[in-house]
Amino acid sequence: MTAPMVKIDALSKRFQSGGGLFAKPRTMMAVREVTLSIGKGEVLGVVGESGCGKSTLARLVLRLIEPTSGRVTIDGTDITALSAGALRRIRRRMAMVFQDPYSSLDPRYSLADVLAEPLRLQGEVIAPARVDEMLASVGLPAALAASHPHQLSGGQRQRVGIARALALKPDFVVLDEPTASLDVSIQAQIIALLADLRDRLGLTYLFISHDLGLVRYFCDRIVVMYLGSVVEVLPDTRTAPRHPYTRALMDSNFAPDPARRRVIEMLTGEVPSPFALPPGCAFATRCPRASDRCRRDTPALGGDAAHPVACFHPL
Ligand SMILES: Nc1ncnc2c1ncn2[C@@H]1O[C@H](COP(=O)(O)OP(=O)(O)OP(=O)(O)O)[C@@H](O)[C@H]1O
Repeated sequence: MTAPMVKIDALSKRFQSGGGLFAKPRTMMAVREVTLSIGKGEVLGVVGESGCGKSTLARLVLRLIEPTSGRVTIDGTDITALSAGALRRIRRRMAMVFQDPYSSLDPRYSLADVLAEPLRLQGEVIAPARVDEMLASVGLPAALAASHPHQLSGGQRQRVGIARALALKPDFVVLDEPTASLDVSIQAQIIALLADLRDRLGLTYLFISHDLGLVRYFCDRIVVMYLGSVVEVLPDTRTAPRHPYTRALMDSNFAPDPARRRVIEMLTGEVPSPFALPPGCAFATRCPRASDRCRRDTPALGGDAAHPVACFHPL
């Protein structure tokens, strides 16, 4: 890894839900004590099943939501401690691309307006040539500037979402499932565009996905999350997993036999409720290797610093 650009230190987020006159609110840790670094120019992937806390982590890293505890530093600046004004200034350096380009683009505005908005909010005057340049940077013709989001295909809309995210020339971009709502062939084009933009603009990415195959294709290192915690960090895309959960994710992704692709559902045991995690390892209820110790003690992320794993019985 190159020198860290983003440092995430023991970051946690607790959510409360329900509660009323007679019921106590329930609390859960969507992100639990996550510590990670992202090197300059790196593509760090975060993978895990739905509800494991990927999007919450993404939002915390950009301080779109406030952490319950922990810190995020960008090039040495602790963004969790910044005032609103200072945060606004540093936000220019950070951007987010969302899963659903349709809901993140206002249908009432033309693409020229949609693309100019982030600049206008910063008090900048935008020449039409700048909009053409932004469209060209994501492979779209200038002729589309007057179109509205509903006139575009899903892939074109995501290209606009990317151009808009890059409007203020950020150097750190969080990609939250940017291709999840697209067909496979379009997915490949968007990933190629993101790779090209990274090379051309020297971007650093945090790439969130539930698809380990895609993450292995696109990312330099891979963080695997389970129920709010990091259970393994793969140092590259070739290294074999050591956590039984990562192994199961990988088997389900790459098995040529469709029956084996369902291995995640076929893991015996239930996913515990995030509101009532059992003691010990959260994966123990589904893990083929679980022992009494796993049901009693919580394994810390540790071992090899370049390839840490949170497991008492790693592969
Ligand atoms: N604002 C909120 N209030 C209460 N609970 C929340 C809130 N946002 C997320 N959660 C809960 O936190 C947990 C993690 O959610 P999160 O969206 O981060 O997971 P995810 O891995 O991104 O899942 P998905 O891929 O389905 O989006 C889930 O159990 C979710 O229900």
